[in-house]
Amino acid sequence: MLGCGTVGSQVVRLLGEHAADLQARAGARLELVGIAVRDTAGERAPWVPRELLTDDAAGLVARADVVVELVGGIEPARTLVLQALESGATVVTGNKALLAAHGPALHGAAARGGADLYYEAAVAGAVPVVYGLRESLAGDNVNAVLGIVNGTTNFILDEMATNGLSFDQAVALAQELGYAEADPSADVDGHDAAAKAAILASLAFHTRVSIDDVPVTGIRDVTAEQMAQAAESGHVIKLLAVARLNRDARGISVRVHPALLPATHPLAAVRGAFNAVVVEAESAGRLMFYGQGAGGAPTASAVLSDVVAAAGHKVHGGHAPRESTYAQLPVLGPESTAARTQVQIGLADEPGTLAAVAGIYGDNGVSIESVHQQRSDDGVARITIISHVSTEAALERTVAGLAEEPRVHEVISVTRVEGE
Ligand SMILES: NC(=O)C1=CN([C@@H]2O[C@H](COP(=O)(O)OP(=O)(O)OC[C@H]3O[C@@H](n4cnc5c(N)ncnc54)[C@H](OP(=O)(O)O)[C@@H]3O)[C@@H](O)[C@H]2O)C=CC1
Ligand SMILES: N[C@@H](CC=O)C(=O)O
Repeated sequence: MLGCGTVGSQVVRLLGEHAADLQARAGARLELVGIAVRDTAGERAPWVPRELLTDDAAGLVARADVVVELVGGIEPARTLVLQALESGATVVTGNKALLAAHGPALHGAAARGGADLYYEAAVAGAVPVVYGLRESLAGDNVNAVLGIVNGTTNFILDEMATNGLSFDQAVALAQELGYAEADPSADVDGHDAAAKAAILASLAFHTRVSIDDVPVTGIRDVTAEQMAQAAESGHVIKLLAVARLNRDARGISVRVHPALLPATHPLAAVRGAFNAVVVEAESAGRLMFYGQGAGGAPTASAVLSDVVAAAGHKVHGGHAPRESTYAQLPVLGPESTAARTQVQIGLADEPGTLAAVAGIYGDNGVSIESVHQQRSDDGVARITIISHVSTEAALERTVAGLAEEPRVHEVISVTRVEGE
């Protein structure tokens, strides 16, 4: 094992407590031969066998049949995982950042070394969505994947929606409860979700998708007022990872952003720090994977499922599914990515101003689905406009046009609408 932190220490505990069952399920003897950490003298959970601790990670990799990488980040994880795979050792990892940035290199090394790469824990913790896409749905064609794949941001948005907390208050509470880190950027700016979106899209569409292909908007600009307004109109706001097949454009779109969802959508019911992924497949229809997306024991459960599979294959033969990239669909840009969008603007409450706004929409080929105007007492009307499906590029031009229109005081928010 490489790493013995939040997840690694729970893997060690469960490996010890359930050794007999895990070995029986694998049909193989499982022996933990070493645990590489940064600080071998540091405090550890009482069940961690101190005699197995080492700071020589490369030396440990050289003598293991199965390497469980729970260090996180890019280096030294990348070098160690490549070393393991190239020498034929199976790798089990929960490292979404590494997979989303260097997936092709890792799969290439696995192919060269005749090795297997397992990564159930990399997306949505305990929720078996990697297995679901990689194996259960191998006989189907996926049309779309929509997921709440970051528990911290779902907790923050849920607190804002249900308890009226401001963004800052909700982040502070998430930190107090151990969901958010001292620096919450990776979660609140959407980077963690983007890495998971890239992995899900790669699996769903048999295409290499890297984190650099995923446009990201985090949740910093979502306000308690927006959450309350969403509720008034029967919606919730969730940070979604969205990956869609566009048959007409023969490509896929992948993105992460806050989105309005109808309160009746299955993802709207996902509360607190839970994760859920909805997969829409041609024959299976809609499937939903739901559960704990983070935390030591839930994530260790996913790691151990991979360890059991890996050990079974080592002893009895067989392999993890190879990387499937035969479709290699292009990842579409904003000119070919379709979305429905809600735009809120502050507008001079004067004759003709709404017509000017409608003109900007029309000139950019974006069709308006609904308009709601709030009563104004100060001469500035707040208008909420939802458009029919348009391309993201046309919508971006519309928003730019609105921002230049002198009678539009402010573009307050631009939010995607999903799930209707
Ligand atoms: N935490 C969670 O809920 C989830 C985590 N994951 C993923 O699992 C992985 C592990 O996460 P987590 O357990 O939270 O991470 P932690 O930060 O809690 O633990 C990291 C471990 O890696 C060790 N480590 C760091 N650098 C080195 C190094 N250079 N050489 C050897 N060991 C090193 C640390 O050693 P030391 O103890 O000495 O500091 C520590 O034991 C990450 O990829 C993460 O994204 C996935 C899903 C959920
Ligand atoms: N920070 C993540 C957990 C790890 O994947 C989250 O909040 O979901």
